[in-house]
Amino acid sequence: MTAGSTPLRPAIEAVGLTKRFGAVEAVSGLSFEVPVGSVTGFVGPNGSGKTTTLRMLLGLVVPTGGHATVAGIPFAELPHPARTVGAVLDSLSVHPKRTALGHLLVYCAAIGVPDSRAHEVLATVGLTPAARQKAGTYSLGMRQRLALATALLGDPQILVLDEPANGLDPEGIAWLREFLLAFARSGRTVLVSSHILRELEQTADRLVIVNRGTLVHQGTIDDLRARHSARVFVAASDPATLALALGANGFTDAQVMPDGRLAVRGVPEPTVTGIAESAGVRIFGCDTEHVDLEQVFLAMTSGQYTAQQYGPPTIPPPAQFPGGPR
Ligand SMILES: Nc1ncnc2c1ncn2[C@@H]1O[C@H](COP(=O)(O)OP(=O)(O)OP(=O)(O)O)[C@@H](O)[C@H]1O
Repeated sequence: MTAGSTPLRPAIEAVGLTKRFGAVEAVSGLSFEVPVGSVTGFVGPNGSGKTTTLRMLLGLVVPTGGHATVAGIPFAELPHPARTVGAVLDSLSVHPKRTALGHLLVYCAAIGVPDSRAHEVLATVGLTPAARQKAGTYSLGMRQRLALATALLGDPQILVLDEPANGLDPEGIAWLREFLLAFARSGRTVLVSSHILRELEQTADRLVIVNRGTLVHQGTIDDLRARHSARVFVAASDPATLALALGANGFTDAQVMPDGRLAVRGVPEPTVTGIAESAGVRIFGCDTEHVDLEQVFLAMTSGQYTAQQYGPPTIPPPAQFPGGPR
């Protein structure tokens, strides 16, 4: 931002969003922002309120409390909703006898864009060769691409996608990742949900993590990594002197492990060895812990629909077949 300029409004903003279905509070006072130009991952376990939240953002579910804006205004007040936001929420409902092109032409008429857009979006999602094929013959991956093509018809600034990788093969997932990154690079914005953080790790630059309808974390993926920074395990000739030397350099998170190694957090390996050398401490070995963001996410959201709640699955041994081994 340059001095004196106004900060860019978020592409999407949720403020205290709450939704109750009878006794169930699906979403509880949820506030988050989706900055313009970002791919923001909306992550939470099954049943954590992701779909309900996305539906509230898009005016499909009326909040019990709070409010949301898309491109700075409530969805219901957008003058050209299809030109502002495209969404893929449910599996696409398209008549199996209708061709992909026929389906898109109906939507072109409905949202008031020229028929040429149907051809453009088919090309964008790589479905031109199958344009005149009946949708009923499409594979799941092709149906997902058609759903995305439908969302793109209005050339929207913002895309909202609910678990778009569900049912896609690895090639489809790689294609989707490249597409979303290119969409954001063009200055547009993506909000994409998943219950698997790893699915979004290479796509999203920001994360909104929810659990039981409430916010657990929002920020960049790098923030999350930094907050759970890896430890370096050092086998040293004098761990206590090394700990003191690290402390003198401002690195105070060091602990001697039961195996005698020093565990140091927030300091890269070369810095640790450099400080050890200056302090006259010999290093016999250094290992950097691998931080798995999926594990961090599971720890943040544990307790909901997890194995912990139900205990490990029990599977009875197979029945003996007549004539089988005794
Ligand atoms: N129309 C509804 N009526 C009653 N309860 C609902 C309704 N929609 C959602 N819920 C409940 O609200 C909670 C959140 O559901 P939601 O579908 O928003 O979660 P989610 O994070 O999208 O889950 P998933 O990843 O399984 O799709 C769940 O307990 C669900 O059963």
